[in-house]
Amino acid sequence: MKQKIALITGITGQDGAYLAQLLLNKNYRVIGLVRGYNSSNLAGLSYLGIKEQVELLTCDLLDISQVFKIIEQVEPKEIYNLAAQSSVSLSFQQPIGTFQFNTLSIFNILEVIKMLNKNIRFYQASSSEMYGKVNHLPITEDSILHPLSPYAISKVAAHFTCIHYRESYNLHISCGILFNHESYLRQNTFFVKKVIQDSIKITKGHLNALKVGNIDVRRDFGYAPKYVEAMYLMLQQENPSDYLICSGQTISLREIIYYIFDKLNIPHHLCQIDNQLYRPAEIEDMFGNNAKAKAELNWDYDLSIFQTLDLLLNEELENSQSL
Ligand SMILES: C[C@H]1O[C@H](OP(=O)(O)OP(=O)(O)OC[C@H]2O[C@@H](n3cnc4c(=O)[nH]c(N)nc43)[C@H](O)[C@@H]2O)[C@@H](O)[C@@H](O)C1=O
Repeated sequence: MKQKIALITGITGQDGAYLAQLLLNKNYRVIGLVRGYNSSNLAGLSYLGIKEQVELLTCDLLDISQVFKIIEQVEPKEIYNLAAQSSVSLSFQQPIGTFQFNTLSIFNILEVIKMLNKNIRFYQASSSEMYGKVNHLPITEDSILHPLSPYAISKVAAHFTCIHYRESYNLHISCGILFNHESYLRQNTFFVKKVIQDSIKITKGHLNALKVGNIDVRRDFGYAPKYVEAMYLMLQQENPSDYLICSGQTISLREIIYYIFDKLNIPHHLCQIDNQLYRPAEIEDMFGNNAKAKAELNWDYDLSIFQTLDLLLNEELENSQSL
């Protein structure tokens, strides 16, 4: 049987690396698109021991001629679109660049799929941030969208672009609406990774305190290596659809900090609020209902947020000699 080919945009990010590992284990030929090569952006693939097994190609997703050439040449069966400006915080400083990249890249890929091969299956990384100003919990696939950041606005536009191409051209496009999901490979600019890494630095005497922004909000956190399984499952379904991928639980950010501090015997007063880290707008509380993904995809997820934090803390401690 011919080996299946998957193309992953954003392969050097947290989700890209774990998804590449999963697909390699399923005997796919995995081709990743990168903007450019440098050793630091390949760190996640190296950490998972798959740097030599994936094939990397450079591509500017804003240039449709490059996208066309690559898809024509690679002939993928599945495309996983994980490339994005994914920082909500940065999007307040760079709204135009965020919107431009996160929306035009989708149009370019979907136009090429429409022109070249309508049988290619496409996965889009949508985000729980799209729901923003929540008026009813838990969030379901039918909840009203009310984005609260340029990032979230770009993700809403991209999400509806996908729905438009699916409905108008009968393409196999599924959107995974992922809530916050973490792993060892998360960049340290994101909250949970920062809390764990900085807490370990405090125990080693390398940092005096943990400085954070608004920690009185609540979020639904999950474990990224399990979330990428749902992406794969979506593209194996006969019919495409959109799915919430979440743990179904909520926790305040303050609780996360104190849980990690208590594990490492750090006094709570070493958590300090820095007003500079507040965002212009913030989601107060958010958690989702993952029943559709569990029922239709047979996605199995039963980790509590505390089990996830334990996994993350242990892996960080094992790798913390260099901190
Ligand atoms: C679903 C969604 O998930 C991620 O976006 P995010 O939620 O912005 O992720 P984060 O880890 O930066 O913030 C989580 C929360 O933590 C608060 N917070 C407080 N103090 C600090 C702080 O010091 N640093 C950071 N980064 N956050 C802080 C911050 O204000 C926010 O309420 C991306 O994957 C995104 O692509 C995506 O789609």
